[in-house]
Amino acid sequence: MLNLVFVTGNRHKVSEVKAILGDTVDLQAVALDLPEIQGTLEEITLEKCRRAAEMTGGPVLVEDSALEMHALNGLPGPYVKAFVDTVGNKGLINLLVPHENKTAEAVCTLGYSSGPGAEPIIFQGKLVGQIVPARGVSSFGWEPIFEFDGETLAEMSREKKFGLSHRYKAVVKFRKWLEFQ
Ligand SMILES: O=c1[nH]c(=O)c2ncn([C@@H]3O[C@H](COP(=O)(O)OP(=O)(O)OP(=O)(O)O)[C@@H](O)[C@H]3O)c2[nH]1
Ligand SMILES: [Mg+2]
Repeated sequence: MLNLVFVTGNRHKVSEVKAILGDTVDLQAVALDLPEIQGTLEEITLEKCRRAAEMTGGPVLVEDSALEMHALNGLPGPYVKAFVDTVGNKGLINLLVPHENKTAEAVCTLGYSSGPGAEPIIFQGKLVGQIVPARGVSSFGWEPIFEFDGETLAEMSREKKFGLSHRYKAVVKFRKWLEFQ
């Protein structure tokens, strides 16, 4: 079984990735907030992954999550964490007040590297939904304001979210790729 270190400062990501990977991988989490450059989703994840491989010396997984509002041409994108931490979900909703189009996509960009010096490989998953007034209780980012198929991510059972999320779609691509290694 592959031993893999998941470097992330976010415990919610760890539970979700562990649930999706199941026992196909021995996943150990290292709680570190890696520096994040400005750039495309791929560039940010590649750099996080290179850094994580150098720090741990072995096979690593990292991810970066973005929230792209269609009416804002993709903003706040990878900078969504700064919005959650400063103006909160209410502030995110307010960005869309002047716009009729409330659609947004959650994007998970996952990076895997077999070790220091090995160029990371990227796997991406997307979930298109609507930004709505908060419903449901969750301490994970923007879950209460992201609605998919009539439910916000905060209202959904964990099993349901873990089976349809942007992260699920990225991790499944990674799991399939692993099968052929
Ligand atoms: O409602 C949510 N459902 C999700 O599925 C989800 N995934 C990420 N996020 C939030 O979006 C920002 C991403 O920033 P981010 O990718 O840099 O994450 P992070 O800094 O927390 O961890 P990491 O970078 O150490 O891995 C952070 O505010 C996360 O809390 C989510 N919110
Ligand atoms: Mg981060």
